[in-house]
Amino acid sequence: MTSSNETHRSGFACFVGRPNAGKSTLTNALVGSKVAITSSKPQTTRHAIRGIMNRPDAQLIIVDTPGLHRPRTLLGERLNDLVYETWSEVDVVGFCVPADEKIGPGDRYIAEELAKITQHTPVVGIVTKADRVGSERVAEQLLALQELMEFTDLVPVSVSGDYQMDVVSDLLVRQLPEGPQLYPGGEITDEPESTLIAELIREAALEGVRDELPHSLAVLIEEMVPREEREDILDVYAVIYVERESQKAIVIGKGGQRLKDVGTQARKHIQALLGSRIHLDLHVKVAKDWQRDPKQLRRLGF
Ligand SMILES: Nc1nc2c(ncn2[C@@H]2O[C@H](COP(=O)(O)OP(=O)(O)OP(=O)(O)O)[C@@H](O)[C@H]2O)c(=O)[nH]1
Repeated sequence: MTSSNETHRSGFACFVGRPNAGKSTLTNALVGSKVAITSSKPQTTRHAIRGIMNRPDAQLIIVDTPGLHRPRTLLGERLNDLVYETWSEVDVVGFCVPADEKIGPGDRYIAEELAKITQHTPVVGIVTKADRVGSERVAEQLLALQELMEFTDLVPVSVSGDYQMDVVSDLLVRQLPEGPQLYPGGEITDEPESTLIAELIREAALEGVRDELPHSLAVLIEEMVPREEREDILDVYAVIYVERESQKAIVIGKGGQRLKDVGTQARKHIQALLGSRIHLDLHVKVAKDWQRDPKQLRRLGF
């Protein structure tokens, strides 16, 4: 490989792929710090959170998009718009397909949409979770992926197996234009803290409720203020919005125990993020059909 030490590249990348394809995990591993929210449950990443990978020869700003899906509600449409917008803005797209799941209609749908919108954006085909299967299956998956659309490169990778991470990084960097660092070295995300905090609360609130709620839950940070006379404590006031009374009961749990656990879990993660003590004031409110109401969507940050 030829590389000139004088050349510095910088630009934007995003990963696409069906829910659970390993996009957030790959982003976090490349960036080296947990900025996007990962979860074993699909579709937890809603906001475009940028993580920044810094190398001596390049700066890659990774935009984490929500999963693309056939829109059924206004929220679904907004999420998809966000995805298209992101695709047209980045320098390179990484299309992730897990090695241990057959390529299906979901992947084909993404490939079709991608082909429409990113005529001039290079797409790298990435087979994720390579550690979960044998090398033969990985090869098969690479071949199947190749059938979907035009890729600039194809590569298998495993984050947990620390396999080919450098190669993925190189293939993405290669597509960036020459240029200086766009963000100062230390910064890893330019999302406002309140967005990250809301995401952490949402993640905690989703834990353990399986498939019941994912799309019916939104979190709004109403206020974050240092406590009077105790500046080392930050008071965070947040509301978890659900669509129906029945969902409210699920989130709160018997005798309020579940909500208490959610609070404890979220507080732990928020304190780790901010590096300071917080008091979390959590409420659950019903906002009827918030996913279909433009006014409510705006208020909740969509
Ligand atoms: N064994 C193995 N598991 C992985 C690897 N990468 C990701 N996973 C797991 O796959 C699951 C999904 O990963 P995520 O990174 O959350 O997937 P995602 O594509 O961001 O999912 P959404 O946010 O729902 O779109 C998680 O349980 C990860 O721990 C890998 O390289 N090897």
